[in-house]
This record gives sequence, C-alpha cells and structure tokens, in this order.
Amino acid sequence: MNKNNIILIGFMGTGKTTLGRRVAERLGWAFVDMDERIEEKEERGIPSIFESQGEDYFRRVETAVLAELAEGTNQVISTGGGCVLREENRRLMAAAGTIVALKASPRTIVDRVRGDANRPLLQGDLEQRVAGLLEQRKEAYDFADLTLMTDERSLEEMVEELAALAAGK
Ligand SMILES: Nc1ncnc2c1ncn2[C@@H]1O[C@H](COP(=O)(O)OP(=O)(O)O)[C@@H](O)[C@H]1O
Ligand SMILES: O=C(O)C1=C[C@@H](OP(=O)(O)O)[C@@H](O)[C@H](O)C1
Ligand SMILES: [Mg+2]
Repeated sequence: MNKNNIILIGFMGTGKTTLGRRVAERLGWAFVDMDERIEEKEERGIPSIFESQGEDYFRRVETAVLAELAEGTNQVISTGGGCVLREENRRLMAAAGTIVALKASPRTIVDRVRGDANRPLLQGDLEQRVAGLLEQRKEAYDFADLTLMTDERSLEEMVEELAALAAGK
C-alpha cells in the first residue's frame, strides 16, 4: 500500500467501529472513527447534526474529515456507512491505504443495530429501512481491496486477519 492506513467501509452494523478499534490496538496504530471525529468537530451527536442541518451538511463535514485523515499514516480508520457514496471520498480512500469492506446479512445487521437511536437513517421501521438502504447501496462497497463476511466470524479472527494484512505491506 502507498500509505500505512487501513480503511474500513461497510453498511451500518457490519462492525466497522468495533473491529477498527481492536485492529488499531493490535497493531499499535492510531484509531479514528470518522463519526466520533465529526461529533467532536461539531460538538454534538450525529442525530442532532442530521436533524438541525441535514444529511448534505453531514456529508460535507464527513468529506472534510476524510481529507484530513488521508494525509496521515499508521491509522485504522472506521468510516460511516454512507462515506462511500461520494466519488471524492472513494478517491481519497483509495489514495490513503488499503480498503477493507465488512459485510453482514440483513438479519445480522438488524439484530446488531436494534435499539440504537444513534443512526438517524434507521429510525422508523427498522427491517424496512435496512432492506431499502441495502438495496440502494448494493454495489457501493464493491471497490474494496478485500471483503470480509462478518456474520459467522469472531472479532479475534478478523483482527488477526487484518493484522497479517498490515504486516504483509
Ligand atoms: N463480528 C461481530 N460479531 C458480533 N457482534 C458484532 C460484531 N461486530 C460488531 N458487532 C456488534 O454490532 C454492533 C454494531 O457494531 P459497530 O461497530 O457499531 O458497527 P458499524 O460501525 O459498522 O456501524 C455493536 O453492538 C457491536 O458490538
Ligand atoms: O450509513 C450511513 O449513511 C451512516 C452511517 C453511520 O455510521 P455507521 O456505519 O458506523 O453506523 C453514520 O455515519 C451516519 O448515521 C450515516
Ligand atoms: Mg460505526
């Protein structure tokens, strides 16, 4: 890879935040969750940003955060599920390191995100929201260098796989 960064992409609930933190610990690299970085920058939570300024505003901040991170190295970066939607973001990610997509079945996703009020795009009928967005985004994560199916896999196993990937650079 041109820079030593691992960038995790994938639909909401596939485990980007959880796995990213663990991989960074394992490698001794910095961990950055883009949603957390956006919340720090904006000094409020994601639902509040969506509610008061809308998704387009959130997407602009998301791109600005990614552009800053793309300058760095030895980072595990967990993106938000919609970060892949902008062409500009896909270019920034490709230049910044190795892109790993996490996948999970609709059932697993629903089970993992149920009861979490922190994802504005999933408020309402959860099954319907997940199914609709998965359909809209069905090819959105296919540009990754590597794809991991997470349904049946332990975090430990995936941490080791990504640590080996980083060590092979
Ligand atoms: N591989 C996994 N196996 C079981 N549960 C997981 C796994 N990965 C994530 N989770 C759980 O799913 C939920 C959503 O994970 P999160 O890391 O927030 O996903 P994302 O950042 O992709 O939206 C969390 O409660 C987390 O503990
Ligand atoms: O898929 C999306 O458009 C979003 C995913 C969220 O992150 P996670 O994928 O970590 O839940 C967060 O960025 C925001 O609610 C929008
Ligand atoms: Mg996350």
